[in-house]
Amino acid sequence: MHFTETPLHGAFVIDIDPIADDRGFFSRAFCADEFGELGLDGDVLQANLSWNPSRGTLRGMHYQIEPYQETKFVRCTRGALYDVIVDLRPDSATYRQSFGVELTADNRRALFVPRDFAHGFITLSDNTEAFYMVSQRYRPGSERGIRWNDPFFSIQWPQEPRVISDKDASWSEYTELPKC
Ligand SMILES: Cc1cn([C@H]2C[C@H](O)[C@@H](COP(=O)(O)OP(=O)(O)O[C@H]3O[C@H](C)C(=O)[C@H](O)[C@H]3O)O2)c(=O)[nH]c1=O
Repeated sequence: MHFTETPLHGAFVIDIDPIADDRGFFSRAFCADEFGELGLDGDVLQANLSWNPSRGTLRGMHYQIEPYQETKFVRCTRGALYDVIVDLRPDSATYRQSFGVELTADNRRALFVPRDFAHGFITLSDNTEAFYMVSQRYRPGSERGIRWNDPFFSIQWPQEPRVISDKDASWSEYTELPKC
Protein backbone atom coordinates (compact mmCIF):
# COMPACT_ATOMS: atom_id res chain seq x y z
CA MET A 1 0.00 0.00 0.00
CA HIS A 2 1.25 3.54 -0.76
CA PHE A 3 0.60 6.19 1.91
CA THR A 4 0.63 9.88 1.02
CA GLU A 5 0.10 12.28 3.90
CA THR A 6 -2.42 15.06 3.28
CA PRO A 7 -1.81 18.69 4.33
CA LEU A 8 -3.79 17.74 7.48
CA HIS A 9 -1.23 15.90 9.63
CA GLY A 10 -2.13 12.28 10.30
CA ALA A 11 -4.66 11.98 7.45
CA PHE A 12 -3.43 9.89 4.51
CA VAL A 13 -4.48 9.09 0.96
CA ILE A 14 -3.76 5.41 0.45
CA ASP A 15 -3.26 3.73 -2.92
CA ILE A 16 -3.12 0.03 -3.56
CA ASP A 17 0.04 -1.78 -4.69
CA PRO A 18 -1.40 -4.35 -7.13
CA ILE A 19 0.43 -7.59 -7.88
CA ALA A 20 -0.66 -8.34 -11.43
CA ASP A 21 -0.68 -11.56 -13.40
CA ASP A 22 -2.69 -12.97 -16.30
CA ARG A 23 -5.74 -13.39 -13.98
CA GLY A 24 -5.82 -9.71 -13.04
CA PHE A 25 -4.27 -8.44 -9.80
CA PHE A 26 -4.11 -9.04 -6.05
CA SER A 27 -3.66 -6.16 -3.64
CA ARG A 28 -3.95 -5.58 0.07
CA ALA A 29 -6.84 -3.25 0.78
CA PHE A 30 -5.92 -2.87 4.47
CA CYS A 31 -2.98 -3.99 6.65
CA ALA A 32 -2.76 -3.37 10.41
CA ASP A 33 1.03 -3.81 10.31
CA GLU A 34 1.50 -1.20 7.57
CA PHE A 35 -0.77 1.18 9.48
CA GLY A 36 1.17 0.46 12.67
CA GLU A 37 4.51 1.25 11.00
CA LEU A 38 3.16 4.78 10.43
CA GLY A 39 1.69 5.02 13.93
CA LEU A 40 -1.85 4.93 12.55
CA ASP A 41 -4.66 3.35 14.57
CA GLY A 42 -5.56 0.20 12.68
CA ASP A 43 -8.29 -0.93 15.07
CA VAL A 44 -11.56 -1.89 13.38
CA LEU A 45 -14.74 -2.33 15.45
CA GLN A 46 -17.23 -1.68 12.68
CA ALA A 47 -17.37 -1.67 8.88
CA ASN A 48 -20.05 0.35 7.09
CA LEU A 49 -21.61 0.21 3.63
CA SER A 50 -23.24 3.32 2.19
CA TRP A 51 -25.39 3.00 -0.97
CA ASN A 52 -26.33 6.15 -2.86
CA PRO A 53 -28.39 5.77 -6.07
CA SER A 54 -28.26 9.47 -6.96
CA ARG A 55 -25.35 11.66 -8.02
CA GLY A 56 -25.02 14.70 -5.73
CA THR A 57 -25.93 12.86 -2.53
CA LEU A 58 -24.13 14.44 0.43
CA ARG A 59 -23.64 12.59 3.73
CA GLY A 60 -21.88 14.33 6.61
CA MET A 61 -20.04 16.04 8.10
CA HIS A 62 -20.04 13.69 11.08
CA TYR A 63 -17.82 12.84 14.05
CA GLN A 64 -18.21 11.28 17.50
CA ILE A 65 -17.10 13.11 20.64
CA GLU A 66 -14.92 11.82 23.47
CA PRO A 67 -14.64 9.03 24.56
CA TYR A 68 -15.98 7.56 21.31
CA GLN A 69 -13.82 9.35 18.77
CA GLU A 70 -13.25 7.18 15.73
CA THR A 71 -10.77 6.76 12.94
CA LYS A 72 -12.23 5.90 9.52
CA PHE A 73 -10.73 4.17 6.50
CA VAL A 74 -12.89 5.00 3.52
CA ARG A 75 -13.01 3.69 -0.03
CA CYS A 76 -15.46 3.85 -2.92
CA THR A 77 -16.45 0.39 -4.12
CA ARG A 78 -18.82 1.50 -6.91
CA GLY A 79 -19.15 4.77 -8.81
CA ALA A 80 -17.33 7.87 -7.57
CA LEU A 81 -17.39 10.27 -4.64
CA TYR A 82 -15.59 13.32 -3.30
CA ASP A 83 -14.50 12.55 0.26
CA VAL A 84 -13.99 15.46 2.68
CA ILE A 85 -12.45 15.75 6.14
CA VAL A 86 -12.24 18.72 8.54
CA ASP A 87 -9.54 18.97 11.22
CA LEU A 88 -11.24 19.51 14.60
CA ARG A 89 -8.16 18.88 16.76
CA PRO A 90 -7.83 21.92 19.07
CA ASP A 91 -4.01 21.76 19.14
CA SER A 92 -3.56 21.21 15.40
CA ALA A 93 -1.85 23.79 13.17
CA THR A 94 -4.55 23.00 10.58
CA TYR A 95 -7.48 23.19 13.06
CA ARG A 96 -10.66 23.99 11.08
CA GLN A 97 -9.06 23.36 7.68
CA SER A 98 -10.52 20.80 5.27
CA PHE A 99 -9.17 18.44 2.64
CA GLY A 100 -11.00 16.63 -0.15
CA VAL A 101 -10.08 13.80 -2.52
CA GLU A 102 -11.86 11.89 -5.27
CA LEU A 103 -12.30 8.23 -4.39
CA THR A 104 -13.66 6.03 -7.17
CA ALA A 105 -14.17 2.34 -7.89
CA ASP A 106 -11.70 2.82 -10.75
CA ASN A 107 -8.86 4.57 -8.88
CA ARG A 108 -9.31 2.27 -5.86
CA ARG A 109 -7.95 5.09 -3.72
CA ALA A 110 -8.76 5.26 0.00
CA LEU A 111 -8.59 7.91 2.72
CA PHE A 112 -7.50 7.40 6.33
CA VAL A 113 -9.33 9.80 8.66
CA PRO A 114 -7.81 10.29 12.14
CA ARG A 115 -9.81 10.84 15.35
CA ASP A 116 -11.27 14.31 15.90
CA PHE A 117 -11.95 14.91 12.23
CA ALA A 118 -15.40 15.50 10.74
CA HIS A 119 -16.00 13.29 7.70
CA GLY A 120 -18.44 13.32 4.81
CA PHE A 121 -18.73 12.90 1.07
CA ILE A 122 -20.74 13.92 -1.96
CA THR A 123 -21.35 11.39 -4.71
CA LEU A 124 -20.14 12.21 -8.22
CA SER A 125 -22.11 9.57 -10.08
CA ASP A 126 -25.34 7.62 -9.76
CA ASN A 127 -25.14 4.24 -8.01
CA THR A 128 -22.19 5.09 -5.78
CA GLU A 129 -21.26 2.88 -2.85
CA ALA A 130 -18.80 3.60 -0.05
CA PHE A 131 -17.25 1.00 2.22
CA TYR A 132 -15.47 2.20 5.33
CA MET A 133 -13.98 0.66 8.44
CA VAL A 134 -14.31 2.47 11.77
CA SER A 135 -12.28 2.11 14.98
CA GLN A 136 -15.20 2.76 17.32
CA ARG A 137 -18.74 1.47 17.79
CA TYR A 138 -21.61 3.67 16.67
CA ARG A 139 -22.73 5.81 19.60
CA PRO A 140 -25.66 7.93 18.39
CA GLY A 141 -25.63 10.03 21.55
CA SER A 142 -22.03 11.02 20.89
CA GLU A 143 -22.53 11.95 17.23
CA ARG A 144 -22.00 15.58 16.28
CA GLY A 145 -21.89 17.33 12.94
CA ILE A 146 -20.94 20.43 11.00
CA ARG A 147 -22.96 21.68 8.06
CA TRP A 148 -21.52 21.19 4.57
CA ASN A 149 -21.81 24.92 3.77
CA ASP A 150 -21.00 26.43 7.17
CA PRO A 151 -19.00 29.60 6.35
CA PHE A 152 -16.91 28.96 9.46
CA PHE A 153 -15.23 26.08 7.64
CA SER A 154 -15.72 27.15 3.99
CA ILE A 155 -15.42 23.63 2.65
CA GLN A 156 -14.82 23.62 -1.12
CA TRP A 157 -17.23 21.11 -2.70
CA PRO A 158 -17.20 20.15 -6.42
CA GLN A 159 -20.97 20.65 -6.61
CA GLU A 160 -24.03 21.51 -4.54
CA PRO A 161 -25.86 18.60 -2.93
CA ARG A 162 -29.03 17.39 -4.69
CA VAL A 163 -29.87 14.86 -1.96
CA ILE A 164 -29.17 15.49 1.76
CA SER A 165 -30.85 14.36 4.98
CA ASP A 166 -32.76 16.88 7.11
CA LYS A 167 -30.28 16.13 9.88
CA ASP A 168 -27.29 17.04 7.72
CA ALA A 169 -28.99 20.11 6.23
CA SER A 170 -29.71 21.52 9.68
CA TRP A 171 -26.46 21.29 11.66
CA SER A 172 -26.02 24.66 13.43
CA GLU A 173 -23.44 27.13 12.13
CA TYR A 174 -20.37 27.47 14.32
CA THR A 175 -19.16 30.77 15.71
CA GLU A 176 -16.37 29.04 17.60
CA LEU A 177 -14.66 25.74 17.00
CA PRO A 178 -16.54 22.70 18.29
CA LYS A 179 -15.10 20.80 21.23
CA CYS A 180 -14.67 17.14 20.30
C1 LIG B 1 -23.45 5.64 11.21
C2 LIG B 1 -24.49 4.65 11.63
C3 LIG B 1 -25.84 4.85 11.42
N1 LIG B 1 -26.73 3.93 11.83
C4 LIG B 1 -28.16 4.15 11.57
C5 LIG B 1 -28.72 5.44 12.12
C6 LIG B 1 -29.81 5.79 11.14
O1 LIG B 1 -30.98 5.09 11.48
C7 LIG B 1 -29.28 5.24 9.81
C8 LIG B 1 -28.64 6.30 8.94
O2 LIG B 1 -27.72 7.01 9.75
P1 LIG B 1 -27.07 8.34 9.19
O3 LIG B 1 -28.11 9.17 8.52
O4 LIG B 1 -26.27 8.95 10.32
O5 LIG B 1 -26.09 7.73 8.08
P2 LIG B 1 -25.00 8.56 7.28
O6 LIG B 1 -25.45 9.94 7.00
O7 LIG B 1 -24.60 7.71 6.15
O8 LIG B 1 -23.81 8.65 8.33
C9 LIG B 1 -22.48 8.27 8.01
O9 LIG B 1 -22.05 9.18 7.09
C10 LIG B 1 -20.81 9.82 7.21
C11 LIG B 1 -20.19 9.80 5.83
C12 LIG B 1 -19.87 9.27 8.20
O10 LIG B 1 -18.66 9.49 8.14
C13 LIG B 1 -20.37 8.46 9.32
O11 LIG B 1 -19.66 7.24 9.33
C14 LIG B 1 -21.77 8.14 9.33
O12 LIG B 1 -22.31 9.05 10.26
O13 LIG B 1 -28.30 4.25 10.16
C15 LIG B 1 -26.36 2.76 12.46
O14 LIG B 1 -27.21 1.94 12.82
N2 LIG B 1 -25.03 2.54 12.69
C16 LIG B 1 -24.08 3.43 12.30
O15 LIG B 1 -22.88 3.17 12.52
